[in-house]
Amino acid sequence: MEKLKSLIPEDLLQTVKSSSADDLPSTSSSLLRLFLSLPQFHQAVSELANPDLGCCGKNEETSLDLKRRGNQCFRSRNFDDALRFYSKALRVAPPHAIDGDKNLLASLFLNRANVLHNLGLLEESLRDCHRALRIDPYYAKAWYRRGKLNTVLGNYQDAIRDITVSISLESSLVGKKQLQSELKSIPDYQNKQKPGLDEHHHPSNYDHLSSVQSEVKLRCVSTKEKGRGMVSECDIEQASVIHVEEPFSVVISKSCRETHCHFCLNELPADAVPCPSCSIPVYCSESCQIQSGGMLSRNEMEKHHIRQNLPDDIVEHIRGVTSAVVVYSETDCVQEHQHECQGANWPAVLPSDAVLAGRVITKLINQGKTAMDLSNLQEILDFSHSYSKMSPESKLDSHLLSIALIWCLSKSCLPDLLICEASVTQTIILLSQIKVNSMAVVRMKSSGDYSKCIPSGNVSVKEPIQSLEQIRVGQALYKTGSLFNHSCKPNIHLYFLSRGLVMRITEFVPMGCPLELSYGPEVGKWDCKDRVRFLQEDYFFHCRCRGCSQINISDLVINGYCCVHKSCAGVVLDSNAARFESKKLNHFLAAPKSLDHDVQVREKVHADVGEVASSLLTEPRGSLHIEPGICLKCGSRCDIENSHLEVNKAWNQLRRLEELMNSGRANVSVLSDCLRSIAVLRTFLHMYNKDIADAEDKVAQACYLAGDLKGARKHCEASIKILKKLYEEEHVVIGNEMVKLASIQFALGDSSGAWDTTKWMSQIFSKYYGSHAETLFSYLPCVKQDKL
Ligand SMILES: C[S@@+](CC[C@H](N)C(=O)[O-])C[C@H]1O[C@@H](n2cnc3c(N)ncnc32)[C@H](O)[C@@H]1O
Repeated sequence: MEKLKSLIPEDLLQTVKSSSADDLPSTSSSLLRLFLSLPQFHQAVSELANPDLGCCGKNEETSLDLKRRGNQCFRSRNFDDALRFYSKALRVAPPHAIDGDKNLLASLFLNRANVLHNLGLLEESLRDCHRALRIDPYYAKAWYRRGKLNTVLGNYQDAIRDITVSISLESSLVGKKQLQSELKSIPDYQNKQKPGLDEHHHPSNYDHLSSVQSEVKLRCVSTKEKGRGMVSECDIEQASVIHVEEPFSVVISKSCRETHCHFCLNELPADAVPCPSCSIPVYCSESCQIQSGGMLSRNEMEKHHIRQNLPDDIVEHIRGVTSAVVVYSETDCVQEHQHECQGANWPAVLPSDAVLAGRVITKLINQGKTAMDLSNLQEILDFSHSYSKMSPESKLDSHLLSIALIWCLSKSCLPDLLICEASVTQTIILLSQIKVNSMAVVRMKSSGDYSKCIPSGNVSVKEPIQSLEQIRVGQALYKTGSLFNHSCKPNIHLYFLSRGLVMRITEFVPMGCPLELSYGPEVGKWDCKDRVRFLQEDYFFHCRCRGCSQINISDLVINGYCCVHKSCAGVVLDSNAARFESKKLNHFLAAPKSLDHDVQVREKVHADVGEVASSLLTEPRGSLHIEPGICLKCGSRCDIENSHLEVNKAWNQLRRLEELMNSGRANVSVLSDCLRSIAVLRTFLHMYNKDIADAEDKVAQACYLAGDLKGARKHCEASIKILKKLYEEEHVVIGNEMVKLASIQFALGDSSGAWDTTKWMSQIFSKYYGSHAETLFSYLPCVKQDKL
């Protein structure tokens, strides 16, 4: 990209960087003309679009090498590494490659099944046997292994059938004899057989949204300040689901490519399946693999001719394992990866925004909805965008990306797509729509294992503390979901079931009220000036939501310093925060006075704000100026510069200690250093400053690792106390932190405290996730309270 940018003449560069949406036809055509005449451009894009130069194709040699390494690990009983090598080998194995007299893929699936069996992952192992048999239904060893697994799993009838087939296929007499004795050792519990996995069953982690319904009617309205937005058509009760939606298009985060299913975005099981046509995606099941595209054709699957000399019942079983594939090949698939899986580099190399744009374009072209020059793309998609407000550098990047993407699509999978001014212009707009309308798909991941903390008291402190962490697994476009505007104090909580979006109301919402979610920065998480800056830079609007236009304790204290008088609860702001809060306060006081304005002021301003900033509230109206370095409650002066310096030193110390903890080198002296740093923070910062909450959290972790569970509990509680001031008492962030507290309490043997915490947690999670808490946090005891 940088090399190509350097080839653009200065005047064109400036025109592109300062372009508005109306200028796009002219800037796109000038840049396209220039690039098409440059050999450097052709070289760069052919590296992206030419499968022969790509690294995403299958590679037999690499696969065989990985298989050999897997075999070595297996022989030395290093099953974890063997699993890793076989899984890698599966990803790059070409579908028709042969190793010895066996199909390479089939033998790799069987080898992995062996490893999984040894690791005790029986269902996963069984599934890999199915896969080996689907590729090669005459694979005697795979029938045998499946028979063994079915025996262990108590599926005796299936086991008898599998071993019987393996006997028919076994050529040596000695082998047949051995198998016959295996067969005899299977207990024949015909009537007690557990239901086994049939060949047509391809279990998937994919949560379909069809079972989640919303009864609530919403309406899209147009507003002057925010464009379109959603409002309720009736009163809505707290915790109601107001919207569910499958995505229009999704792409997995690059950082999750190895750990999550490229279709449903759930965590990969040990028996993940690769894309059959390229080496990039991996899926949790065949179902996801097929829905994503990239599937062997029906003809390839039907190539197995039934051998003549086999008994009828054996032939029937063999037909059984292959027919399952045909059932799946007939499903109605989204196939959003299909066009990418031809070995070219671009889907792996271009940024996620561009890959998502490629998926949108291909989907619409395949559905016959858009013209080959994409001229009606904007009309069809109807997403808002703010191209003209983007930074000069982003405008230039989106021009380059669009030209590269159109080129790659037309050269690799959409030969009829026109490389012209219109297609480039529309793709630039599409990228700017993706910027403000796409959503990060996230998951809450747990570290540590709750089950190890229960029953109370017997935890090993070597177990990591239980905590929840949010990870961004993908990026998606939802057509209706993108119509919801932002608020820093949202009334919607949004979460994901697989790729599906679910929105739930967190407070009672009267009819006609705007329904708004947070685009990221929420009150409590960031201070007001950072929120405003982020929304301006990333979403191109100035936020005037209730969180940004009303005084709230969180914004005053989140970065505040404490008063020099220890008995005073007042807050001292630095110059940045003081300027920002003054502006906000004056804006608030100058707002047109409604009948209940004074009541509103009193009601909205939390009692605690009075505690930390009473002087603000005694000012009747008119202009207010918050002076930096002066306590808002008692007016005492504080040396902010010195406080800042001391706080920085304490944080540097805490970061070093965190590194020690992360590398497993925490000890008692680390702990006492942590406590000293916290004491420094508490000397200079306001008692509700977010930094103290973060530091308390780290100290809780250090105490836990050092075996000081009482200390861990105390510091975790201190962190939660601050979070309750910054957010609201029942905010989901508090629930997340309580997971940690409960796990410490369990470890400490404080079961009554632990159950109180889990009850509280459960109340919070049911407000935010309803019955889905059970699916999403199945490892938490709070979601299974009836079993306590
Ligand atoms: C995901 S879209 C929301 C729907 C959009 N209003 C529409 O008309 O399609 C995001 C864009 O909506 C606008 N927006 C969202 N929340 C806003 C708010 N609180 N104030 C002003 N504009 C807002 C901004 O232009 C932002 O880039």
